Amino acid sequence: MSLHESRARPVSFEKYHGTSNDFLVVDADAYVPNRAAFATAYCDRDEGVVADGESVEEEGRRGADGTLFLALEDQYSPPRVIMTLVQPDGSTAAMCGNGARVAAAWAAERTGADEVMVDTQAGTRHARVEDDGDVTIEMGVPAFDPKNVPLARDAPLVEEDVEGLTVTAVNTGVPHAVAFVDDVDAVDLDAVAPAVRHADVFPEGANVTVASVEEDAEGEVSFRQRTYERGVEGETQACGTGAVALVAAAKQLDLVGSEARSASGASGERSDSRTGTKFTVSPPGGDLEITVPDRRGVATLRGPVVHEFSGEVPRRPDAEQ
Ligand SMILES: N[C@H](CCC[C@H](N)C(=O)O)C(=O)O
Repeated sequence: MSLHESRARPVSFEKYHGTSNDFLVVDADAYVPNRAAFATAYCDRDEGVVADGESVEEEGRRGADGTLFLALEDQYSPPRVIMTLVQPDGSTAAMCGNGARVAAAWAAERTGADEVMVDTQAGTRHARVEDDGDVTIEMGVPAFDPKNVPLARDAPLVEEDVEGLTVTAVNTGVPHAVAFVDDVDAVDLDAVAPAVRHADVFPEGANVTVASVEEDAEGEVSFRQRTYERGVEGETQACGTGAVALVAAAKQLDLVGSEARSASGASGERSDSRTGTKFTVSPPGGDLEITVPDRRGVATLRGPVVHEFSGEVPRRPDAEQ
């Protein structure tokens, strides 16, 4: 095949979602001359890709929350996959929890492995495909220090007013401003989040996550979550880094107690100071399971991954092919 022919051929993509945080997946081997233009065009909610009605029964949502360019390195054991998330605004995010779960499922599907190392710009993350098909990914140690969030000041930002919202700043691979509220549904996120997302205290911007703490009759704590994402510049149906961020912030603010205390309490069976208590976090798109240990060990994120459909698009969005 001539170079000209290879350039003219369309690019194959797979559409996946993790708790309705949805992504186009493109093999990094494919020649995509301008990844930002590709993601901007095909992730667009009005004009982007959509299932053609033949491959899936019902037409799903058009567009996506981002494009994952994935490079598989299957000569290693476990196999590795290098993940680059290009967002609808053309920016690249260092990490994405649900995207990393999708990347691991994609690599596992191709190799038959049930463990995958996902290389992200925030570090290498170990992922495991569980027996029920869920994917668990390690999420590193949440950082509150100003240098790592990052913050444009020398002190951590804990329960302080930023543009009308009381937030705690934490980095879980990407920066989040977490606000605890009584009822996440009562928040007009599109109205309040943009000013926080662009506040001067966040030199690289921030994702804005609102969370509410729920407690059932047995005293078991869970969370509801809504996140306004940088790069999407809108609310997504789920956000993995946000789910970890809110649990880390809840622990920092002592809203859930430490494992040392809860180990003998109601949720004793689910507790361990090295692995951390398992918390269910419910964004609009489904349920995620999060652990954030008090000491040693890293946070984890677990949830389902769904392959929606496959398709082909012109490699240059503005070109007819
Ligand atoms: N949805 C992703 C987060 C993408 C990060 C991005 N919106 C940014 O920080 O720019 C997640 O599941 O963690």
